Amino acid sequence: MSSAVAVSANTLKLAIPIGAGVISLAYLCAKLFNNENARTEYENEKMIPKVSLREGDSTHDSEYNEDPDAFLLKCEQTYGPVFQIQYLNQTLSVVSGPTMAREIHMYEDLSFRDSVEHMTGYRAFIQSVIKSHKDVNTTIHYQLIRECVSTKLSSFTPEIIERMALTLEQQFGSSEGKEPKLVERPLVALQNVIAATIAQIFMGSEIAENAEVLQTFINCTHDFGLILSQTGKTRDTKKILRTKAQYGYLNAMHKHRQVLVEAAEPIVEQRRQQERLASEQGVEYDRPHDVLQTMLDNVEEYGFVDLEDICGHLILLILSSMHTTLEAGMNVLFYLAAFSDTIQPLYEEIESLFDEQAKGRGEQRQRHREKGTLSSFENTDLDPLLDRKISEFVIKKAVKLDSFLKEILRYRIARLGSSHLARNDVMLSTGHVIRKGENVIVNMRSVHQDKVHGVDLTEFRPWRFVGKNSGAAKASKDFMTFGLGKFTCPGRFLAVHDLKILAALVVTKYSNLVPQDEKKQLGMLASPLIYSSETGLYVTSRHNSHG
Ligand code: HEM
Repeated sequence: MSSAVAVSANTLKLAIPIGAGVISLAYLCAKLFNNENARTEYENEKMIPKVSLREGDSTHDSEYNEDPDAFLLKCEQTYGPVFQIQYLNQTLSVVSGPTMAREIHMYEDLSFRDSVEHMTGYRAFIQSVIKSHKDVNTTIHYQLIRECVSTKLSSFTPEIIERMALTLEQQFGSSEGKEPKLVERPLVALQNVIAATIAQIFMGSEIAENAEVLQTFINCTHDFGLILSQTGKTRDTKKILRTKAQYGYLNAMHKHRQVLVEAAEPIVEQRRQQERLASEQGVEYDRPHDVLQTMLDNVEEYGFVDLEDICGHLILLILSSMHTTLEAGMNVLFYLAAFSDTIQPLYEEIESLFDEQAKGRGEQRQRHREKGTLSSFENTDLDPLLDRKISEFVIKKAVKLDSFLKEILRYRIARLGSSHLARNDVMLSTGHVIRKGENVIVNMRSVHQDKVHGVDLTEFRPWRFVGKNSGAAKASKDFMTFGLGKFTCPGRFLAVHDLKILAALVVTKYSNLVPQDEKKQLGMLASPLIYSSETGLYVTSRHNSHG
């Protein structure tokens, strides 16, 4: 088992929950308010215990921020699975343990979306960029991701690898000789890599090369981040009203949508022409398989109004995917740097899978030669040049890679998260009642440090999940990075696939990653999307043929 060499996990333990917790709470929790009119009396109702304040404190902020894990553990042990704290100027009902956390995700009347809306007013923004599916309970994006991406994920693999490898080289480059190369703005560099990769899947290769479109992917995500983080220390009604106006009728996103429309129009026309031509010639049209094409092919079934509406929905998919994948991608880079003794085992795993892959492909070529079905393999699927390249086979079989990623996602999670707003009174199985209009939040410490995950739960152990047969994309009551239940993130399979390909490309391309400013490294592990805390990254190339 690897141990941390560059950063002690104990130091991390302190850094992560504070940064991630504050950010998550800032936009995912809503202030409790009373709604006496709708009050239902329950015979067996239990009062939610209020956590007592430390002497001299008027809220729980300081005690939580000093050591979130210790504070939450103490609360669980003293008060049981449901308790109330005063944090960020709010009264929060907190539930603990995988079973209670799952329960919160199962009630129709507890809504994650309503909670985010209550805190940020984001719905006005979303509804102003689309013309169809404005119903607050719509599940169209779940359907789209499932049908256009998840069910055919492996067909995207070669182009994801190609696009990511190309943009990694363009954005991060290679070092010469033994001297490492400084990537001054790794966040900006990775933004470009992730934008190009997601654009490839959503809109196809021509559009993924359009610089203006890529900038739009980046800018609209940045603009949306401003809405989500605008709440500051507590819910601010004035700010929310301003947001509703700005993102309703004054929505700057309309210009981002227009960029997509203008880029898509000629491509759509060109594809229609090619399809007509193929039909005239009686040959099968080689249909592009990006999300845009599937949306166009099923426009009536999906109920889209026009290309502008389609591009509006694409903007919403970009917002769900870019920010989250970028943040986790930055984690991948900086965990590799902080826990630098993980790089070599990950590299060796991939090298050994290359050996296995080359052997299998060699045998296939031999069979072709024997049968006389194929003698030259150049530019075919069995081209020997591809024997030692990252592929679906390698990504699927790389168990250390999967474990490394899952451990990052387990470890870095905000200690309080997945806030849900009650649409009606809800009595929990414990007898505690969450009243209509109140928020309940999950104690993720108790979920992601549950004993089911083994020992040393407060430490980063990259190989924790090896042999556990529980992939990084699998949502469960003890792994809630992607939510749980009916609304579990539909993009998790793509996200995990992209992140594993990113990590595989990085460890085969570079033998070492070192942050330019060691002091800022902790911030990059906890909240990597904060520009002011960004630090450069030194990369040392392997100088082999895989990059
Ligand atoms: C590491 C990357 C990602 C993380 C951590 C993440 C996490 C989440 C979480 C926690 C939710 C809320 C689940 C709930 O309601 O309980 C969510 C929803 C969602 N995610 Fe992801 N996600 C990631 C990547 C992606 C990607 C790549 C896509 C698209 C391809 C995507 C699309 C969506 C959509 C469409 C929703 C539903 C939004 C709504 O309509 O309410 N996500 N995600």
